[in-house]
Amino acid sequence: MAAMITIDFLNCFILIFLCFFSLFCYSLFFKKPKDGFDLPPSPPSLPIIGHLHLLLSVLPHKAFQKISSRYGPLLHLRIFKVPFVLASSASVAYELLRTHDVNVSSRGFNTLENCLFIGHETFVGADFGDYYKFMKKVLVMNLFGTQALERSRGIRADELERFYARLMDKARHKENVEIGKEAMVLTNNIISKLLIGRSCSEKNGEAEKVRESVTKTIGLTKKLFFSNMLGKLLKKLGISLFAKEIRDVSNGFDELLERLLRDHEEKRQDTYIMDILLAASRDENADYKITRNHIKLLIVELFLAGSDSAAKLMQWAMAEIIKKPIIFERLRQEMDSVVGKTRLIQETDLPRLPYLQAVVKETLRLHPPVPLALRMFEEECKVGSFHIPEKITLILNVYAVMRDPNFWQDPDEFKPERFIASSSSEQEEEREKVLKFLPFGSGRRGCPGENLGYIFVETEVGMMAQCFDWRINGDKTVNMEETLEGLSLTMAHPLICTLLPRTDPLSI
Ligand code: HEM
Repeated sequence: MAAMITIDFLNCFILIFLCFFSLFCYSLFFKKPKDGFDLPPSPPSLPIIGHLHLLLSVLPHKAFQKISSRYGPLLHLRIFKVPFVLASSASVAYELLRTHDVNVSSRGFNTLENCLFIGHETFVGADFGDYYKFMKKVLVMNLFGTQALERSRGIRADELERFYARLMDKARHKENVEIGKEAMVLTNNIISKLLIGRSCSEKNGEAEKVRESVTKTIGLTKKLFFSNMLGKLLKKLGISLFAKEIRDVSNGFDELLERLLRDHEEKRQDTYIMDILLAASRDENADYKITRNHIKLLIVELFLAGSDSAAKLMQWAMAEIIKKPIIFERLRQEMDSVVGKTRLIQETDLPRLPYLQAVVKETLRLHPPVPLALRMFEEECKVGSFHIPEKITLILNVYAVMRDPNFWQDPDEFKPERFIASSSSEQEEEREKVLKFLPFGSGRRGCPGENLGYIFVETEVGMMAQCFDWRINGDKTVNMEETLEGLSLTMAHPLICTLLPRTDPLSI
């Protein structure tokens, strides 16, 4: 009996000791921050690599969506030892991009030596400081603002006609049309004309080289993201991840840009973005002294950001409407009644084409070309009831927010009507303190090309629906499977069609 009591006492003692020891370890390793709030929840992770497997999955935006629907809209994850925050709901998006907009107005990209695409010197990666503000002002005045868009309308109208003529030629010769590729030629030509005053030449392979470099660079964005996240960790180990691959593509762009800069320096015009930037770099009284390198970086970024997203979106939009003849027919009726059959759609028609606008918005909701927006928390803060440490990367899962069943009825269905019913949706969102439609991000670092993006896609989709009948090749079905090219949402199976002219407004 005495022995039993001793053993029980010993067990109790060990148990109590273990409890205290665990508490000690917990407080040592999971210390609450000084404001007394916890970090956001962290779902179970794998030893050593943490949550790396989620990012390495074929569709990380979906892997993140799944984990958020299980563990909550604000999560604390890690790749190896490097932590990041994942946000996935409309109300968290509102809190981040409204209440904490200034604090998340930088992306925290590290610089990769001799590389054109990443780092503080780029516009997309610049901290929200003097350089960024100066460039943004130049871009709004000369490219993105309402007046600049009006001035460049003629360039886009010409390119729309050339696009129409190319499609008509293919239709007459009964050739296959790969919509994504054709759209890329179009957006690339427009961006090129806006930036340097001419399309890249098809004759000497220059245009193909630019399109190839754009596609390769977009394909590299996931690798750029990794080298950025793991930069410091890998540097300590002497590893430079993907550096050669990234530099090879960067060098290809560099050669082309050097040539262009020399041409424009000789001509000294002040018409196109490249000339305006060169003039700003010479201006002794400018608010910020930009360098030749800044100009190169910005031109590459605008090529990348401008041509790829809009081209991908056009492909998704056409896939959705070809798949649903009722929607296609309703769109065509609207086009016929507003535009008619004797001319091509013009940008000034767009305000009178609400169904076309709704089709494009619904495409953006279901297939956002940029499904994950990347930011960084500059300072520590409190989001909801959670503590967020300083200098931590934020991934905003735009894809998950726009398919959230708490805010969207039938979230996975393509229903353009939803955007017609709620015309004042922005005000509603403001009242409800949610941001549920954010394909262009939002706040200070939201996409500055939003209006241009809408114009591209609405005019082109409108023209394609108005002027041609579309037939799917192969087994006659549209395959909507997704894939990611880098971090850009793409159709896994390119949409290839044959087309029949329906009207010929330009009498070609
Ligand atoms: C349909 C087309 C487009 C979509 C869906 C799109 C989407 C986005 C998204 C989600 C971001 C990140 C926003 C954030 O962090 O909150 C972004 C940034 C950006 N986009 Fe777009 N975009 C499109 C078209 C364009 C066009 C046509 C241009 C320029 C010609 C452009 C230039 C940029 C630039 C420069 C940034 C970086 C802004 C910054 O860091 O402040 N985008 N875009």
